Amino acid sequence: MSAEANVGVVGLAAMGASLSRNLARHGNKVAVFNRHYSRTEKLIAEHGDEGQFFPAKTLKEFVDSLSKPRTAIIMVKAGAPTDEMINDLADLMEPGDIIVDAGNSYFKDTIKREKAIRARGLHFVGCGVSGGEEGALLGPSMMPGGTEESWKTLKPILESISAKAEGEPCVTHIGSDGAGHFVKMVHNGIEYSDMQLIAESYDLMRRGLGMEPGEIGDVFEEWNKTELDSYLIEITSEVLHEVDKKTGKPLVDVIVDHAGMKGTGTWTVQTALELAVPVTGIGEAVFARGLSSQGELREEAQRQNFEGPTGSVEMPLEERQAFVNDIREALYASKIVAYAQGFNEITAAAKEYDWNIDLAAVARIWRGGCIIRAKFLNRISDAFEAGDANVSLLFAPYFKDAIETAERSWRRVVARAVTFGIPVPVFSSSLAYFDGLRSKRLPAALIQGQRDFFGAHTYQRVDEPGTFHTLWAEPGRKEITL
Ligand SMILES: NC(=O)C1=CN([C@@H]2O[C@H](COP(=O)(O)OP(=O)(O)OC[C@H]3O[C@@H](n4cnc5c(N)ncnc54)[C@H](OP(=O)(O)O)[C@@H]3O)[C@@H](O)[C@H]2O)C=CC1
Ligand SMILES: O=C(CO)[C@H](O)[C@H](O)COP(=O)(O)O
Repeated sequence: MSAEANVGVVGLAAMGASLSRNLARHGNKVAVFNRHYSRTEKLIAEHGDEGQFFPAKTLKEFVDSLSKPRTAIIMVKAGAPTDEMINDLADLMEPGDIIVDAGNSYFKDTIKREKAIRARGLHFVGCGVSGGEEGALLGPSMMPGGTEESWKTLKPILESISAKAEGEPCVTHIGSDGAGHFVKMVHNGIEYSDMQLIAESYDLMRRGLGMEPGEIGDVFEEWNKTELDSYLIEITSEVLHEVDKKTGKPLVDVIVDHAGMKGTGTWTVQTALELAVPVTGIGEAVFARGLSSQGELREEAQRQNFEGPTGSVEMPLEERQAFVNDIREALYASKIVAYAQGFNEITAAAKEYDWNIDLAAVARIWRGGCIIRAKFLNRISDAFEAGDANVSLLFAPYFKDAIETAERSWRRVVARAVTFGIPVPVFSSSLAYFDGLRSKRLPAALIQGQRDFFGAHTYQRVDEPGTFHTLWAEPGRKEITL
């Protein structure tokens, strides 16, 4: 086999097949390999005429068909299969070659893999890819980590296939080792929060106001012409307008209400806990999916027939319209909080793992191709570029103004949802985060007092420096300095 292909893809399921076609369509010579050859045959039979493919039956044949330095992109199931594939490839490749893991790998695994592969003289790049199957084919947003040297080789290849936002490729070198997969993980966390907020908005209109799915779909279509303009709002409208072919009912009414998840949202929250960064909106979104899937618990709760409001309320038309507008404002404010928290997590990780991450560039590459692509990402990148969002996105003048504009609506939505008995965990936790930030004094002082009482954990005073402990068990409860 002659070494002609400038890039190769291993794993030809939904994502890998689309990525290979995208590469071939952009003039790359693409070696392709899949564990079961049937997927390779299918790709070539159905799309072989879209460009130059080099199908391989064995991994050795695949490696031999790549020109040097070889670049192999792995798109297989995350976890053990990815590890296996990396090791098999590394055994066949030579120093200077590049292995790219474009799956949704855990960033700590990427850090370990990069170290192990570097020790063998090869480059290892963990690269987040977002956009689903369609994005992989038509232009994803990509978040590569790894060395600067490997980025030089990858840049023209990845730029050729990435989405373009206002003419700019939606790919940039995020930082060393696991930085790319970390940023993709946070992207997915924000995706969870965004989706849950949209779902809570839907619930308030459906159960609270008794609106039909199609009608709510129209509302989302209108919202997509506002500052909420985004891929997720757009597809929500489509999903809500869809009618089930079998029953003639709205499709959303025949889908089981258990939300699945593959792990990236959970990782975002676990990591945030380790870094001590509150990502409350993302956390609640993960827990909301978890609760939805607790089938037995929910069935038993139904049998318990708890007292309480059932969600539906009567409202005059004008008030209903005003409430729908309040929901839009609350959605925007809570969405800003989710991004602010997500970017804070990236900042904390960059410090912890010594990554030099350009947050404005991250916002720019999320403007196209990825699942959270949205019009307001232009505003986010502007805020980071101007240095206005270094501490929090909420402090950048544009976002401060947006939050202040939405604030009353936001409170009305949370207050009414509580009265209606409709759960809005992300709306309410985002508002609580905002109020927590705004509060001059927090009840944390009382917690410090309690901790000192039962565990001698000490406290600081507002009026003098030092560390103090009250001798709670002794008469007179004298305070001592430590
Ligand atoms: N689907 C999506 O929207 C997105 C997915 N991703 C990530 O991209 C990657 C690929 O996703 P997707 O295309 O959905 O495919 P899957 O995650 O369903 O993985 C299927 C692919 O993995 C291969 N595979 C599984 N086990 C092994 C193994 N032990 N050795 C070798 N190959 C193996 C399969 O080969 P075979 O055909 O032989 O079984 C097949 O090519 C995953 O890491 C996923 O998390 C990232 C962004 C979006
Ligand atoms: O990475 C993605 C998009 O960015 C994938 O679609 C991912 O699978 C979504 O996560 P989950 O399956 O947990 O909802």
